[in-house]
Amino acid sequence: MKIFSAQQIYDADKFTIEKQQISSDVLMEQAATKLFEWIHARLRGTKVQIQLFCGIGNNGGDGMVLARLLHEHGYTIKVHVVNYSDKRSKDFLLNLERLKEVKVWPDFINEDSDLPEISPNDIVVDAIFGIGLNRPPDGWVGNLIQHINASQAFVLSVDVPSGLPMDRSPWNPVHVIEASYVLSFQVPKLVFFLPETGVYVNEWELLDIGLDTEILDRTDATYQLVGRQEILPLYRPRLKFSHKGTYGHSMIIGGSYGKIGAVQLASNACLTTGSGLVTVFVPECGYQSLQSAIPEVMVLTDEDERNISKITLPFVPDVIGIGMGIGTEEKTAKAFGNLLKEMKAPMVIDADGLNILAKNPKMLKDIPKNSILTPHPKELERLLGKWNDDFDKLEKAKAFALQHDVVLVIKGAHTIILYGDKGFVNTTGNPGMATAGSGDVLTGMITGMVAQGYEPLHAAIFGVYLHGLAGDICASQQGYEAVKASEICKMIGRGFMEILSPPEVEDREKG
Ligand SMILES: NC(=O)C1=CN([C@@H]2O[C@H](COP(=O)(O)OP(=O)(O)OC[C@H]3O[C@@H](n4cnc5c(N)ncnc54)[C@H](OP(=O)(O)O)[C@@H]3O)[C@@H](O)[C@H]2O)[C@H](O)CC1
Ligand SMILES: [K+]
Repeated sequence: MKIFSAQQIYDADKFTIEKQQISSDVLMEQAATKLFEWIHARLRGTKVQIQLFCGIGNNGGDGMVLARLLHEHGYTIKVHVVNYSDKRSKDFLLNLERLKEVKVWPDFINEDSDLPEISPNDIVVDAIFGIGLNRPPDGWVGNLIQHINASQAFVLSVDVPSGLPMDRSPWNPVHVIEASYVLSFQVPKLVFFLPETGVYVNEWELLDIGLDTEILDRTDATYQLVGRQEILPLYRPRLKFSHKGTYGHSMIIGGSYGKIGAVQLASNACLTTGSGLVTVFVPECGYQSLQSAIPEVMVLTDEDERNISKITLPFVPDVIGIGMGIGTEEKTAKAFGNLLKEMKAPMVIDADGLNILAKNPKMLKDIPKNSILTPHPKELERLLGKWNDDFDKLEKAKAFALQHDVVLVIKGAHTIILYGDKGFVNTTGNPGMATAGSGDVLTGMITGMVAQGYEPLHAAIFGVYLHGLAGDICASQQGYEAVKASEICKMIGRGFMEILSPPEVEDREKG
């Protein structure tokens, strides 16, 4: 699903109004009716007080229409206009009048007003600012936002949490609504998925407000949200007349004394994801444990007992996954550097492999084209240097991926895969997966997908989705805390099955 910028949303708005020959207030009515229907379906007339805080632009206009619809259906409401500017929008004014016509009189909150009382049992509708926010809210508006956040009431934000800009981090982190739920119009917004801004969005859901499908289809979005719909077409079915050679020979290189488990997890995941053959290359000390832990995996060893010091490959693997538990010793870095020069096929590079690259930037030019790098935020910072905010991070990361012709997988609550000038935002996974070895499993999985012939970008997108899904299945069975990397690995098969035939009620794309 495409993620639009604010400008693209305004363009789609304008196009819809012109093509469907409707006036803008009709579109607003449509949007707010969807809001009302959502609320009404859940509350069914419950006698709870709903306090609506409405700005003076179109986000506030949506709030005005919603207030009228709630009033007409017998709900107890209080409407506050947050009077932060004299530049009231046309459709806000129109709907303010319509609200008065049904005898609802909003109170106007200005700089000098007392803050209204909000009970924890109230429902707050937040329609102060939408996607039009373009500068810091005034101090008094920020205070009102803090007051709402402190109320403990359920806060339902219209379109976006007020105070959250669409293209940067907030100016003041406490002057943003902490939404319990966001009902967002038509398309997801990138800020919902980034660590600094996603924290204001507890849960979100999209409402189809009827923007014209022609413009939605033809708009080229930089970022896409990846759900099952996007994953299914990438799947490469196993063929009846195939053999293990059809699905590639992967090589997993890593480990050092005390960190052989990382290689075990990665190679097991690689195999479980479907790689035809898997050979690992580890320091001598890893031989026994690997041979006895995973009989399906072949083991080659370095001449060094404790660290990788010289990588010699008796065959040319289809893909190499490298870096887990490998350490950053000089001899290891040198062996890795030589391998980079030798290999033509894409590699999947993780953990200390990335740290070695960060310490030796000259090696970057030797990374085989289309390789996949899987940094967590700290490793990414070592590669890119510091960034100002999440948006700056994405720009720097995109430039890095373009410059080195690699697929960059930025791991996080919503892992983002960057390639060329495009980004893919993952929707699966859960906090239980922040656990030792989870990244090793991912590296093995992506390696296994490349081995089977998935293009590197597709291998990364699919692998990340499947990894999150396997983790979600684990968490649904035993809770977040007990999720372990080896358990994620065990659920890879179930993950595939869920992608191919989903459970009846599917809501994985919700926040
Ligand atoms: N297609 C859709 O998705 C539809 C969305 N709708 C709703 O419309 C809003 C966007 O409405 P808009 O009027 O453009 O913007 P806001 O309501 O967010 O803000 C109103 C104006 O406030 C000014 N502004 C910006 N920042 C500040 C600030 N910090 N302090 C004071 N004022 C500020 C700005 O105007 P300026 O000219 O002063 O810069 C804003 O324009 C969208 O989110 C949806 O809720 C439609 O209802 C239906 C279609
Ligand atoms: K809002």
